[in-house]
Amino acid sequence: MSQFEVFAPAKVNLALHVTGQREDGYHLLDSLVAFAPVGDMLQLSPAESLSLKVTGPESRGVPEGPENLVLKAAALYGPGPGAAIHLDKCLPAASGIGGGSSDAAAALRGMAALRDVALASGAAVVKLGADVPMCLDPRPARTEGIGEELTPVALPPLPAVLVNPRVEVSTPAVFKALASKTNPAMEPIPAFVEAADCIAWLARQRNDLQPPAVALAPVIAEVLAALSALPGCKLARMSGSGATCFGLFESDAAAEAAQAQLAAAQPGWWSAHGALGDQAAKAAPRLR
Ligand SMILES: C[C@](O)(CO)[C@H](O)COP(=O)(O)OP(=O)(O)OC[C@H]1O[C@@H](n2ccc(N)nc2=O)[C@H](O)[C@@H]1O
Ligand SMILES: Nc1ncnc2c1ncn2[C@@H]1O[C@H](COP(=O)(O)OP(=O)(O)OP(=O)(O)O)[C@@H](O)[C@H]1O
Repeated sequence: MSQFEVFAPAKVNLALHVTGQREDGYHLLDSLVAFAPVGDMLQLSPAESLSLKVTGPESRGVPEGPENLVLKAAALYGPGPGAAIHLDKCLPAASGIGGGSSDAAAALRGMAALRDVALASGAAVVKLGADVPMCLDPRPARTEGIGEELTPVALPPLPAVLVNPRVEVSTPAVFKALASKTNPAMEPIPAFVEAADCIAWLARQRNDLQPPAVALAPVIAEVLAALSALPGCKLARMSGSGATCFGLFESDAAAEAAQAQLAAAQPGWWSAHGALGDQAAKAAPRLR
Protein backbone atom coordinates (compact mmCIF):
# COMPACT_ATOMS: atom_id res chain seq x y z
CA MET A 1 0.00 0.00 0.00
CA SER A 2 1.13 3.59 -0.67
CA GLN A 3 2.37 6.28 1.65
CA PHE A 4 0.83 9.77 1.48
CA GLU A 5 1.99 13.26 2.39
CA VAL A 6 -0.69 15.85 3.17
CA PHE A 7 -0.18 19.60 3.72
CA ALA A 8 -2.28 21.29 6.43
CA PRO A 9 -2.40 25.02 5.59
CA ALA A 10 -2.95 27.76 8.15
CA LYS A 11 -6.53 29.09 8.16
CA VAL A 12 -6.87 32.88 8.38
CA ASN A 13 -10.10 34.67 9.26
CA LEU A 14 -9.82 37.89 7.22
CA ALA A 15 -12.99 39.07 8.97
CA LEU A 16 -15.04 37.36 11.71
CA HIS A 17 -18.42 38.74 12.78
CA VAL A 18 -20.26 37.10 15.72
CA THR A 19 -23.96 37.38 14.86
CA GLY A 20 -25.66 35.26 17.52
CA GLN A 21 -25.52 32.29 19.86
CA ARG A 22 -27.19 28.86 19.63
CA GLU A 23 -28.99 27.12 22.48
CA ASP A 24 -25.97 24.84 22.92
CA GLY A 25 -23.73 27.85 23.52
CA TYR A 26 -21.92 27.77 20.18
CA HIS A 27 -21.77 31.18 18.51
CA LEU A 28 -23.11 31.96 15.05
CA LEU A 29 -20.41 33.47 12.86
CA ASP A 30 -20.13 35.28 9.56
CA SER A 31 -16.50 35.05 8.43
CA LEU A 32 -14.34 35.32 5.32
CA VAL A 33 -11.54 32.76 5.47
CA ALA A 34 -8.50 32.23 3.26
CA PHE A 35 -5.55 29.85 3.53
CA ALA A 36 -1.81 30.47 3.73
CA PRO A 37 1.02 28.62 1.92
CA VAL A 38 2.51 27.91 5.38
CA GLY A 39 1.27 25.06 7.56
CA ASP A 40 1.88 21.66 9.10
CA MET A 41 2.77 18.50 7.19
CA LEU A 42 1.39 15.00 7.73
CA GLN A 43 2.90 11.75 6.44
CA LEU A 44 0.72 8.62 6.57
CA SER A 45 2.16 5.12 6.12
CA PRO A 46 0.11 1.89 6.18
CA ALA A 47 0.28 0.11 9.57
CA GLU A 48 -1.57 -2.40 11.73
CA SER A 49 -3.10 0.32 13.93
CA LEU A 50 -3.22 4.11 14.27
CA SER A 51 -0.19 5.84 15.80
CA LEU A 52 1.13 9.39 15.87
CA LYS A 53 4.58 10.95 16.11
CA VAL A 54 4.83 14.74 16.46
CA THR A 55 8.03 16.59 15.50
CA GLY A 56 8.86 20.05 14.23
CA PRO A 57 9.65 23.54 15.53
CA GLU A 58 6.17 24.00 17.05
CA SER A 59 5.74 20.49 18.48
CA ARG A 60 6.35 21.45 22.14
CA GLY A 61 3.22 20.70 24.19
CA VAL A 62 1.34 19.10 21.30
CA PRO A 63 -0.07 15.76 22.52
CA GLU A 64 0.79 12.47 20.73
CA GLY A 65 -2.04 10.61 22.48
CA PRO A 66 -5.70 10.08 21.50
CA GLU A 67 -6.49 13.69 22.39
CA ASN A 68 -4.61 14.85 19.31
CA LEU A 69 -7.14 15.93 16.69
CA VAL A 70 -5.18 14.00 14.03
CA LEU A 71 -5.92 10.68 15.78
CA LYS A 72 -9.51 11.70 16.51
CA ALA A 73 -9.96 12.46 12.81
CA ALA A 74 -8.30 9.26 11.58
CA ALA A 75 -10.50 7.21 13.95
CA LEU A 76 -13.62 8.53 12.21
CA TYR A 77 -13.06 5.97 9.42
CA GLY A 78 -13.68 3.13 11.88
CA PRO A 79 -12.12 -0.36 11.94
CA GLY A 80 -9.83 -1.24 9.06
CA PRO A 81 -6.27 -0.64 7.82
CA GLY A 82 -4.33 1.55 10.27
CA ALA A 83 -1.72 4.23 9.68
CA ALA A 84 1.49 5.39 11.26
CA ILE A 85 1.11 9.17 11.11
CA HIS A 86 3.99 11.64 11.40
CA LEU A 87 2.94 15.24 12.07
CA ASP A 88 5.52 17.95 11.46
CA LYS A 89 4.25 20.96 13.47
CA CYS A 90 5.19 24.31 12.00
CA LEU A 91 2.14 26.31 13.17
CA PRO A 92 1.97 27.49 16.78
CA ALA A 93 -0.84 25.68 18.65
CA ALA A 94 -3.97 27.42 20.02
CA SER A 95 -3.13 30.39 17.88
CA GLY A 96 -6.18 31.34 15.84
CA ILE A 97 -4.92 29.94 12.54
CA GLY A 98 -6.58 26.56 12.80
CA GLY A 99 -3.48 24.53 13.60
CA GLY A 100 -5.17 21.48 15.10
CA SER A 101 -8.25 21.88 12.92
CA SER A 102 -6.23 21.95 9.70
CA ASP A 103 -4.23 18.94 10.90
CA ALA A 104 -7.50 17.09 11.52
CA ALA A 105 -8.74 17.95 8.03
CA ALA A 106 -5.44 16.80 6.50
CA ALA A 107 -5.71 13.53 8.46
CA LEU A 108 -9.21 13.00 7.04
CA ARG A 109 -7.92 13.60 3.48
CA GLY A 110 -4.90 11.36 4.06
CA MET A 111 -6.84 8.45 5.56
CA ALA A 112 -9.40 8.57 2.73
CA ALA A 113 -6.53 8.37 0.22
CA LEU A 114 -4.75 5.58 2.15
CA ARG A 115 -7.91 3.45 2.35
CA ASP A 116 -9.18 4.61 -1.04
CA VAL A 117 -12.58 5.49 0.43
CA ALA A 118 -14.84 8.56 0.28
CA LEU A 119 -13.78 11.60 2.33
CA ALA A 120 -15.55 11.82 5.71
CA SER A 121 -18.22 14.52 5.92
CA GLY A 122 -21.21 15.73 7.94
CA ALA A 123 -21.83 16.11 11.66
CA ALA A 124 -18.96 13.85 12.75
CA VAL A 125 -16.52 16.23 11.04
CA VAL A 126 -18.07 19.31 12.68
CA LYS A 127 -17.79 17.49 16.03
CA LEU A 128 -14.00 17.36 15.56
CA GLY A 129 -14.03 21.16 15.57
CA ALA A 130 -15.99 24.04 14.07
CA ASP A 131 -12.99 24.96 11.89
CA VAL A 132 -12.51 21.46 10.47
CA PRO A 133 -15.14 21.59 7.67
CA MET A 134 -13.61 24.74 6.14
CA CYS A 135 -10.11 23.21 6.36
CA LEU A 136 -11.29 20.08 4.48
CA ASP A 137 -11.39 22.12 1.27
CA PRO A 138 -8.85 24.89 1.94
CA ARG A 139 -9.94 27.59 -0.42
CA PRO A 140 -11.40 31.08 0.27
CA ALA A 141 -14.96 30.90 1.57
CA ARG A 142 -17.62 32.76 3.50
CA THR A 143 -18.35 30.62 6.57
CA GLU A 144 -21.64 30.88 8.47
CA GLY A 145 -23.46 28.84 11.09
CA ILE A 146 -20.86 27.80 13.65
CA GLY A 147 -18.34 27.62 10.81
CA GLU A 148 -19.74 24.65 8.90
CA GLU A 149 -21.85 26.49 6.29
CA LEU A 150 -19.45 27.30 3.46
CA THR A 151 -19.87 29.47 0.36
CA PRO A 152 -16.82 29.59 -1.93
CA VAL A 153 -15.54 33.13 -2.66
CA ALA A 154 -13.23 34.21 -5.50
CA LEU A 155 -10.39 36.21 -3.92
CA PRO A 156 -7.27 37.73 -5.51
CA PRO A 157 -4.08 36.42 -3.82
CA LEU A 158 -3.42 38.58 -0.74
CA PRO A 159 0.28 39.10 0.16
CA ALA A 160 0.43 38.70 3.94
CA VAL A 161 2.60 38.44 7.03
CA LEU A 162 1.41 36.20 9.90
CA VAL A 163 2.71 36.92 13.42
CA ASN A 164 2.20 35.07 16.70
CA PRO A 165 3.69 36.41 19.96
CA ARG A 166 3.90 32.85 21.37
CA VAL A 167 1.02 33.37 23.77
CA GLU A 168 -1.63 30.63 23.73
CA VAL A 169 -5.20 31.97 23.76
CA SER A 170 -8.14 29.82 24.84
CA THR A 171 -10.84 29.96 22.17
CA PRO A 172 -13.71 29.32 24.63
CA ALA A 173 -12.42 32.06 26.97
CA VAL A 174 -12.41 34.61 24.14
CA PHE A 175 -15.97 33.77 23.08
CA LYS A 176 -17.03 33.96 26.74
CA ALA A 177 -15.51 37.45 27.10
CA LEU A 178 -17.47 38.91 24.15
CA ALA A 179 -19.28 42.15 25.12
CA SER A 180 -22.04 41.44 22.59
CA LYS A 181 -22.94 38.17 20.92
CA THR A 182 -25.35 39.70 18.41
CA ASN A 183 -23.50 41.96 15.98
CA PRO A 184 -24.16 42.94 12.35
CA ALA A 185 -23.15 40.47 9.65
CA MET A 186 -20.48 41.28 7.06
CA GLU A 187 -21.44 43.37 4.04
CA PRO A 188 -22.28 41.45 0.85
CA ILE A 189 -19.04 40.21 -0.73
CA PRO A 190 -18.51 41.80 -4.18
CA ALA A 191 -16.51 40.25 -7.01
CA PHE A 192 -13.06 41.60 -6.18
CA VAL A 193 -10.72 42.41 -9.10
CA GLU A 194 -7.59 43.61 -7.34
CA ALA A 195 -6.17 42.86 -3.88
CA ALA A 196 -6.63 46.58 -3.14
CA ASP A 197 -10.43 46.27 -3.66
CA CYS A 198 -10.54 43.33 -1.25
CA ILE A 199 -8.46 45.18 1.36
CA ALA A 200 -10.70 48.28 1.10
CA TRP A 201 -13.77 46.05 1.66
CA LEU A 202 -12.07 44.22 4.55
CA ALA A 203 -11.21 47.52 6.23
CA ARG A 204 -14.97 48.06 6.70
CA GLN A 205 -15.44 44.64 8.35
CA ARG A 206 -14.33 43.43 11.78
CA ASN A 207 -13.02 40.61 13.93
CA ASP A 208 -15.44 40.73 16.87
CA LEU A 209 -13.15 38.39 18.85
CA GLN A 210 -10.28 40.88 18.68
CA PRO A 211 -11.35 43.16 21.59
CA PRO A 212 -11.92 40.31 24.08
CA ALA A 213 -8.73 38.56 22.95
CA VAL A 214 -6.70 41.77 23.41
CA ALA A 215 -8.20 42.14 26.90
CA LEU A 216 -7.13 38.57 27.72
CA ALA A 217 -3.70 38.84 26.05
CA PRO A 218 -2.68 42.53 25.73
CA VAL A 219 0.44 41.58 23.77
CA ILE A 220 -1.91 41.14 20.78
CA ALA A 221 -2.23 44.94 20.66
CA GLU A 222 1.57 45.16 20.40
CA VAL A 223 1.54 42.69 17.52
CA LEU A 224 -1.13 44.72 15.69
CA ALA A 225 0.83 47.95 16.23
CA ALA A 226 4.07 46.34 15.02
CA LEU A 227 2.35 45.01 11.87
CA SER A 228 0.65 48.35 11.11
CA ALA A 229 4.00 50.16 11.39
CA LEU A 230 5.67 47.96 8.75
CA PRO A 231 6.25 49.62 5.36
CA GLY A 232 3.44 48.79 2.90
CA CYS A 233 1.04 47.33 5.48
CA LYS A 234 -2.50 48.10 4.29
CA LEU A 235 -4.48 46.26 7.00
CA ALA A 236 -3.59 44.56 10.32
CA ARG A 237 -6.10 42.30 12.14
CA MET A 238 -6.20 39.29 14.47
CA SER A 239 -7.18 35.93 13.00
CA GLY A 240 -9.84 33.75 14.64
CA SER A 241 -9.65 33.82 18.42
CA GLY A 242 -5.96 34.81 18.30
CA ALA A 243 -3.21 35.43 19.21
CA THR A 244 -1.96 35.24 15.61
CA CYS A 245 -2.43 38.47 13.64
CA PHE A 246 -2.02 39.12 9.93
CA GLY A 247 -0.94 42.13 7.92
CA LEU A 248 -1.92 42.54 4.25
CA PHE A 249 0.62 44.17 1.93
CA GLU A 250 0.62 45.69 -1.54
CA SER A 251 3.00 43.05 -2.95
CA ASP A 252 4.74 39.76 -2.17
CA ALA A 253 8.07 41.60 -2.05
CA ALA A 254 6.71 44.10 0.48
CA ALA A 255 5.35 41.25 2.64
CA GLU A 256 8.66 39.37 2.49
CA ALA A 257 10.67 42.48 3.44
CA ALA A 258 8.21 43.33 6.21
CA GLN A 259 8.43 39.83 7.71
CA ALA A 260 12.23 39.99 7.71
CA GLN A 261 12.14 43.40 9.40
CA LEU A 262 9.66 42.19 12.03
CA ALA A 263 11.57 38.94 12.72
CA ALA A 264 14.73 40.98 13.33
CA ALA A 265 12.90 43.32 15.72
CA GLN A 266 10.99 40.54 17.53
CA PRO A 267 13.08 37.33 17.37
CA GLY A 268 10.91 35.72 20.09
CA TRP A 269 7.76 35.91 17.97
CA TRP A 270 6.71 33.36 15.33
CA SER A 271 6.19 34.86 11.89
CA ALA A 272 5.76 33.82 8.26
CA HIS A 273 4.87 35.42 4.93
CA GLY A 274 2.97 34.28 1.84
CA ALA A 275 -0.06 35.03 -0.31
CA LEU A 276 -3.39 34.09 1.32
CA GLY A 277 -5.86 32.38 -0.97
CA ASP A 278 -6.61 28.93 -2.39
CA GLN A 279 -4.37 26.12 -1.08
CA ALA A 280 -6.61 23.23 -2.18
CA ALA A 281 -4.19 21.94 -4.82
CA LYS A 282 -1.21 22.10 -2.47
CA ALA A 283 -3.22 20.36 0.27
CA ALA A 284 -4.28 17.36 -1.86
CA PRO A 285 -2.76 14.04 -0.61
CA ARG A 286 0.46 13.31 -2.52
CA LEU A 287 1.90 9.83 -3.07
CA ARG A 288 5.37 9.55 -1.47
C1 LIG B 1 -12.63 31.09 16.27
C2 LIG B 1 -12.63 30.17 15.10
O1 LIG B 1 -11.34 29.61 14.94
C3 LIG B 1 -12.99 30.95 13.84
O2 LIG B 1 -12.76 30.19 12.69
C4 LIG B 1 -13.62 29.05 15.30
O3 LIG B 1 -14.89 29.53 15.52
C5 LIG B 1 -13.22 28.14 16.44
O4 LIG B 1 -13.08 26.89 15.86
P1 LIG B 1 -12.44 25.70 16.70
O5 LIG B 1 -11.16 26.14 17.34
O6 LIG B 1 -12.42 24.49 15.81
O7 LIG B 1 -13.52 25.58 17.85
P2 LIG B 1 -13.96 24.24 18.57
O8 LIG B 1 -12.74 23.47 18.96
O9 LIG B 1 -15.04 23.60 17.77
O10 LIG B 1 -14.66 24.89 19.88
C6 LIG B 1 -13.86 25.34 20.93
C7 LIG B 1 -14.78 26.18 21.79
O11 LIG B 1 -14.94 27.46 21.17
C8 LIG B 1 -16.29 27.93 21.36
N1 LIG B 1 -16.90 28.13 20.03
C9 LIG B 1 -16.32 27.62 18.91
C10 LIG B 1 -16.91 27.88 17.67
C11 LIG B 1 -18.09 28.63 17.64
N2 LIG B 1 -18.71 28.89 16.47
N3 LIG B 1 -18.66 29.10 18.79
C12 LIG B 1 -18.08 28.86 19.98
O12 LIG B 1 -18.60 29.30 21.02
C13 LIG B 1 -17.00 26.86 22.20
O13 LIG B 1 -16.87 27.21 23.55
C14 LIG B 1 -16.20 25.63 21.90
O14 LIG B 1 -16.28 24.67 22.95
N1 LIG C 1 -2.78 18.50 15.83
C1 LIG C 1 -2.75 19.41 16.83
N2 LIG C 1 -1.99 20.51 16.71
C2 LIG C 1 -1.97 21.43 17.71
N3 LIG C 1 -2.67 21.33 18.85
C3 LIG C 1 -3.43 20.23 19.00
C4 LIG C 1 -3.52 19.23 18.00
N4 LIG C 1 -4.38 18.28 18.43
C5 LIG C 1 -4.81 18.67 19.63
N5 LIG C 1 -4.24 19.83 20.01
C6 LIG C 1 -4.54 20.52 21.26
O1 LIG C 1 -5.54 21.50 20.91
C7 LIG C 1 -5.25 22.73 21.54
C8 LIG C 1 -5.76 23.80 20.61
O2 LIG C 1 -4.82 23.90 19.56
P1 LIG C 1 -5.26 24.16 18.09
O3 LIG C 1 -4.04 24.31 17.27
O4 LIG C 1 -6.32 23.18 17.69
O5 LIG C 1 -5.97 25.52 18.15
P2 LIG C 1 -6.38 26.14 16.79
O6 LIG C 1 -6.81 25.05 15.83
O7 LIG C 1 -5.24 27.05 16.44
O8 LIG C 1 -7.66 26.86 17.14
P3 LIG C 1 -7.98 28.31 16.78
O9 LIG C 1 -7.54 28.51 15.34
O10 LIG C 1 -9.43 28.39 17.00
O11 LIG C 1 -7.13 29.04 17.79
C9 LIG C 1 -3.75 22.76 21.75
O12 LIG C 1 -3.44 23.47 22.91
C10 LIG C 1 -3.36 21.27 21.84
O13 LIG C 1 -3.20 20.88 23.18
